[in-house]
Amino acid sequence: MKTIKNKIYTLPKGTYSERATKKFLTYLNGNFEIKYCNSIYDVFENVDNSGFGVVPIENSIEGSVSLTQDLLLQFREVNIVGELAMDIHHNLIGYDKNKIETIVSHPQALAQCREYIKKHGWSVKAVESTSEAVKLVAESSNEKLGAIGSKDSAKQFGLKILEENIEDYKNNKTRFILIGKSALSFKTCPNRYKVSIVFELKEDKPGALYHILKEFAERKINLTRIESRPSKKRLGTYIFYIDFEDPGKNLKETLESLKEQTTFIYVLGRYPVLL
Ligand SMILES: O=C(O)C(=O)C[C@]1(C(=O)O)C=C[C@@H](O)C=C1
Repeated sequence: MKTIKNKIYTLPKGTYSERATKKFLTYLNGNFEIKYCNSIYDVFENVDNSGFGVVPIENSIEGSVSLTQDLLLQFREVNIVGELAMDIHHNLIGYDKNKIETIVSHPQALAQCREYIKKHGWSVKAVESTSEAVKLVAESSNEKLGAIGSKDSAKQFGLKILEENIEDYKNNKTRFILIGKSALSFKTCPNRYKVSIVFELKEDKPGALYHILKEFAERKINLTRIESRPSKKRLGTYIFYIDFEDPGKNLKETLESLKEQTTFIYVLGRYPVLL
């Protein structure tokens, strides 16, 4: 009998997102086949058709991955179904450190190594993922190029690791989310759940955001993140993303209390936080 495999989309082989995907799989029941996409946008587009996906959402040095934030709103049927954080250690990859003039990588990785790059006076070039950067450097055979990426990607494309742990701050971590349109079954029952919402305030008036936050404070609900993004309608207008610890049976009533003060409010997911 043929076993049915669920598809799980992520960034290319050798990316940190691929490693996060493999870590998610250790928690999941069922059969999965990893499918590789060139960009975060492609992951969302595929998941909007079927299957699941893994994308980065926030980094401890550089903050939000704004594209992921925006796509969670754009693809309204795609929800967050799980989350995990992973240590990120970047490597300088290429031929000869002394000959490098330009560094290629994903914008998040370039930003996490900004000081290091500046110290060496290198110029930068952004590509869709760290493994695409390593591939580009390998295929160019150009000693003036260096890439920032994972050890796996250096191995995959047969390049040397010229220096390890080049991130500007130790303790560099990225949070990844598992996305999908349906629920998943976890091997063990996770004990911590979070909820993510996005909303737009009805009125731009003193205390508008305060009144939203008050609803959480009065119910003793712990917020874990608050972020604003441009509404894209007009300069100076924003939408807000809030993550909070799942209040269990109080969730419905908490969300109800916010409805009156917002033009829209969507739940992006109620999901387990995996270790
Ligand atoms: O390009 C990769 O390797 C990715 O998985 C993307 C990504 C990101 O966008 O944050 C993932 C983790 C690191 O923070 C750097 C890059």
